Amino acid sequence: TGLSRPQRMLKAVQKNATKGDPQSVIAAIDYYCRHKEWAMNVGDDKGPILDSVVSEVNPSTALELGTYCGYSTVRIARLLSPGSKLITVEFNPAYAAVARQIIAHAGLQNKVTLVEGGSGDLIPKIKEQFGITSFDFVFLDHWKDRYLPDIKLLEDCGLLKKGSVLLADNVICPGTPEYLEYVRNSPRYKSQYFQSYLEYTKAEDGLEKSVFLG
Ligand SMILES: Nc1ncnc2c1ncn2[C@@H]1O[C@H](/C=C/CNC(=O)c2cc([N+](=O)[O-])cc(O)c2O)[C@@H](O)[C@H]1O
Ligand SMILES: [Mg+2]
Repeated sequence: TGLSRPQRMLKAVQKNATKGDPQSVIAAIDYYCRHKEWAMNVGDDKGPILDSVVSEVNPSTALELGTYCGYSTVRIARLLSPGSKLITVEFNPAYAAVARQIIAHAGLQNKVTLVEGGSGDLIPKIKEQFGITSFDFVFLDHWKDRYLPDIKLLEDCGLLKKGSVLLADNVICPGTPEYLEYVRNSPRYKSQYFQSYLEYTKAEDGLEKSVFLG
């Protein structure tokens, strides 16, 4: 059919999920990726851990690095209080196009700003472009070798404040060794590992929650 995997995922959402119902969008993607085609969404094993951290932080400002198809964007945005904002960054235009439609199907487009571009280019511009002084919550799920440089960039740009929470996907599989070493050994972070499973599989993976101490 010439459709890409993200486009096939989008069709599954449009066919099986109720417009304006984020939970049905999440369920439709999880069903598709578990039974039809695997895809690198944070998924329904790690997803509840993401939900619990977002609910605990209840962020006014949130940042996601690596939108992909928007699955975790929907998971995060559905939990945000009125007036809160999620900025999500994606440099692949084809993925961004699918994500916009999935976010819209969930009815969450007013809570989400999807920025097309590289995190390294965007982060230094966030203050001036969005008037955001710091992020309460950051979800890292992009290329794994970008986690460490990007949080150092967030620190250098003054976008983290005492209590800011970082949550990183895939710290075991595919793995982010340099990032883990840094957040677990830096005096500037209090880090905690949440063991789970790689999406839609029985392999181990987990999320690392790191609180910035200022
Ligand atoms: N610097 C940057 N700025 C903006 N967007 C960027 C970016 N770097 C990557 N991206 C985007 O973020 C996504 C990459 C995710 C890598 N995840 C993965 O490679 C991954 C792999 C497995 N796996 O192999 O099992 C499981 C997982 O949960 C995974 O997240 C893609 O949509 C890519 O376009
Ligand atoms: Mg991931």
